[in-house]
Amino acid sequence: MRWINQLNDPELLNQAFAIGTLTDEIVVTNPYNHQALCAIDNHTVEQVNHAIADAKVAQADWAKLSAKQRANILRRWHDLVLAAADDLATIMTLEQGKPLLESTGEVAYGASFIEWFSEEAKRAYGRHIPSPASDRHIVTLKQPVGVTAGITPWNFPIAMITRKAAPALAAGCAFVVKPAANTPLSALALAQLAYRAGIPPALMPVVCSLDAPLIGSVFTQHPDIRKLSFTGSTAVGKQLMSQSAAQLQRLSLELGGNAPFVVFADADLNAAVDGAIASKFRNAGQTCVCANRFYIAREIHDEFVSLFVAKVAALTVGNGMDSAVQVGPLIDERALNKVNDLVDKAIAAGATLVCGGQPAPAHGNCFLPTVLTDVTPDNPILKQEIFGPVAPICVFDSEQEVIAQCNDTEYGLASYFYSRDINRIWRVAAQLECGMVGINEGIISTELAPFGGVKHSGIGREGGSEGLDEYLETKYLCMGGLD
Ligand SMILES: NC(=O)c1ccc[n+]([C@@H]2O[C@H](COP(=O)([O-])OP(=O)(O)OC[C@H]3O[C@@H](n4cnc5c(N)ncnc54)[C@H](O)[C@@H]3O)[C@@H](O)[C@H]2O)c1
Ligand SMILES: O=C[C@H](O)CS(=O)(=O)O
Repeated sequence: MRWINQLNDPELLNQAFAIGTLTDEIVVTNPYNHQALCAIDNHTVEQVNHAIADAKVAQADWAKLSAKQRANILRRWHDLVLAAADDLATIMTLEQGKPLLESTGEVAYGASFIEWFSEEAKRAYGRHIPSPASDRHIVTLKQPVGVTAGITPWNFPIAMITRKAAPALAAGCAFVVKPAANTPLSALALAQLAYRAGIPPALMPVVCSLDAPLIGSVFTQHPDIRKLSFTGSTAVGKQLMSQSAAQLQRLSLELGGNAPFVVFADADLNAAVDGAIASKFRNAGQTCVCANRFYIAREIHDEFVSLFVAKVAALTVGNGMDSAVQVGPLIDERALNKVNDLVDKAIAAGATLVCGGQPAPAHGNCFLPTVLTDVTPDNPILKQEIFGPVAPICVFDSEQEVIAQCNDTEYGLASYFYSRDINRIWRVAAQLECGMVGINEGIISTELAPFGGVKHSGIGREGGSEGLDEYLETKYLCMGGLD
């Protein structure tokens, strides 16, 4: 707990306790060395139901504010988040593991959604539709959905909350959020800043629980929760979608990915290598839009592998609190063992290990950045989300062959390809079955653009102008009886 007192603003974590202080608690640990950081309340169903009831009351008042009043409060929240960036980054690296530089980047990325939707709040436009008859007017209103709920993952503990909370609050909704039990501290600190900005605590409560399925059941069965926004694995997303049918809730599902990264022979090779490194090893490969499988044109395969491996082997692995570290730990031992198992199975299926391939002996829960070549289309590692610093490389001969391989997956979140042929760029981008395409870019996420996928990668979009509509209902008014 001493580390909390070393923060610039220890009050950000006024809901954290010394381990063993609470009767029923969640112990938050550092994924790098498994050291216990602090304890927080493990909320009960009764507490969650009270939070939803209070949110319903708060939402009625919040929706009465003008869009501009809500926008001003969101702007204040944004400013407070940026002012607390150092503390928020420290908290994130300690509980999630990502390098401090990445945590600092995520704080800014998360804040950008608050800024964006503080502006979009004022653009929830209805329409005045040309009437079919002179005795009536036809208009539409945009109104808030009401009380909404969010369930978020551990890999982006701030941005995955603000990407939901900001549009929800901008639209006039309440937002009850359950963060992952691995990373609740970022959520609690973020909420503390929201309350300081003027967002009523009852409007955006953070519910923390070790029993995620139970909270999911409460959220999906509750008649006052009119929308659920989930970010996480496809398996859980499907389960929640099924559960939510009982209340016919609005849904946003941001799920798993299996992003192909294609380098055509006409690509800028150095740019492609840099983009591949950025996309693959961000957050130690634990992002839904990481390049998950690489397809390199045969003509340039050996040169690409040589340049890529040289950079991979030079990546520094270790404790995210060390400013020199580029690849931090995986979230827990289960994740480390899963990645290790995926690599072993890929090699057993014929892949060649070029570098890495095992946990980093001197660094806790880290896995060495790994490159596999001679990966054939039937290799099991291509069929699932690796969620680790492992780059399986395949070779291809034709454009149609590689597009077919890119699309040969149940997922459809992000895809990437490098080419300098403008005709090929438009041809390939149109044929890829996914929600987002990086063309000569390895990092594409921004608050300005709609983020989301197709097929088993989810439903709906977050960010962009589309993001606000997820929290609005459209009401049609027919005003008749006019002269
Ligand atoms: N598409 C996106 O924007 C996006 C972003 C981040 C992560 N993800 C995906 O999330 C996965 C990794 O994150 P994760 O391990 O936290 O996923 P996860 O599905 O295990 O957990 C996500 C959240 O759901 C909760 N949860 C788990 N089981 C639940 C259940 N039965 N009912 C209700 N809630 C439940 C967890 O506590 C957590 O808060 C990967 O598949 C990744 O691709 C997708
Ligand atoms: O992992 C999932 C996140 O949505 C990735 S990003 O931060 O939005 O690129």
